[in-house]
Amino acid sequence: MPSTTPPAIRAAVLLCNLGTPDAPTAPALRRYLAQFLSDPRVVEIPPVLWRPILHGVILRTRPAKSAAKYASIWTPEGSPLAVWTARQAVLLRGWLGEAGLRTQVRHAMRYGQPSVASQLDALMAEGIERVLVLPLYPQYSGTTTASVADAVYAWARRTRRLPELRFVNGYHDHPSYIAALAQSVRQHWLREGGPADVLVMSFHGIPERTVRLGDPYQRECLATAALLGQALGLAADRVRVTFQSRFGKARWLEPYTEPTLVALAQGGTRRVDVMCPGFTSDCLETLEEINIEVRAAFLRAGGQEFRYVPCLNDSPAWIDALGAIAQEHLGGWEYAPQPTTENTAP
Ligand SMILES: C=CC1=C(C)c2cc3[nH]c(cc4nc(cc5[nH]c(cc1n2)c(C)c5CCC(=O)O)C(CCC(=O)O)=C4C)c(C)c3C=C
Ligand SMILES: [Fe+2]
Ligand SMILES: [Fe+2]
Repeated sequence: MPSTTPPAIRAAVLLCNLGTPDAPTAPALRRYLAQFLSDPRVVEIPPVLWRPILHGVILRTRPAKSAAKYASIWTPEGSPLAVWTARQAVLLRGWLGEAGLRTQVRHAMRYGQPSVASQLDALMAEGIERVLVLPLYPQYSGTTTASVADAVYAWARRTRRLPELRFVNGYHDHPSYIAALAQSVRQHWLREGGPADVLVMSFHGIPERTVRLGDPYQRECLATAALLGQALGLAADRVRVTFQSRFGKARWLEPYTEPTLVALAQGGTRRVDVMCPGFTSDCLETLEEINIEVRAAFLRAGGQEFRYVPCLNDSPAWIDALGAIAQEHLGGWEYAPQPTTENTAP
């Protein structure tokens, strides 16, 4: 009698996102921001100078202000970033299963919960031997992508029996990611009755100095924007690429999002479509900063219609893209059940 038991699942995808506070409260924000802003990948200031500023100033004032912002976008299920990321992991597992790849999928957060270490421990307990780390950042940056790798390596340093590891560094120009973005804009245009005067693509900023030191992030954001503009058939004067979420006093990547939208309104642009292609899930930075604060600034400056395009979230085209990207990197690892004369015999 041939055996029909499928082989055990031995490979996994670990989807990694930034992380988010556990609650929209000042104490939860203080814990989250303390971990996030102590990461030397994120703040490249020598710790002897930075620690007194972080603990003496920022963690005394910012948590309450940020908590109020989080409260304005919190859902009954929790922080949007956490909800979308968990859902993407479930859907990706289903996608890989349907593609015949017997692969576990878990998600982890670089800051907060579930931590990268706890999810790697859980995968080891499940008997996983090979892990593909897939950060949910399409554009590579040392501040985000490399920081995920740091967390994996920190776990590895204190772990006796390691899995085989692979990392996805980015996919800013992957055709399936660009197609998912283009489809989200076309669906938005269908809902809205056509394109606005200008499409603004707002990416999270990073310090200019980080780019000068060799970070490819800005170049990759601009490449994503160019490919998306082409996919949508938009002339260059109908698109603006901007950078948001400046933190601190240093110069960050320009042009900044809010002043650009104010200038557009003042210059007579009445209707804008605004999207955030570098964010794969809606989160504080998209739902509050863009869709509440920047919207208000545009309308105050005389703009008539501010039309926000939701992030990729759980859209089928995005899950297809994640599946295609994972599949390409899983090559040879997936333990797909191979039909053999033994297990296909009647
Ligand atoms: C999409 C890529 C991101 C890059 C690059 C990035 C760099 C970066 N961020 C900060 C500071 C903050 N970012 C904050 C929130 C936040 N950042 C990203 C993504 C990137 N950050 C996301 C998805 C979010 C939202 C998280 C959520 O819970 O919804 C915050 C916290 C919020 C606040 O208090 O305002 C800070 C602070 C720096 C300094 C940086 C690069 C140097
Ligand atoms: Fe950020
Ligand atoms: Fe922000």
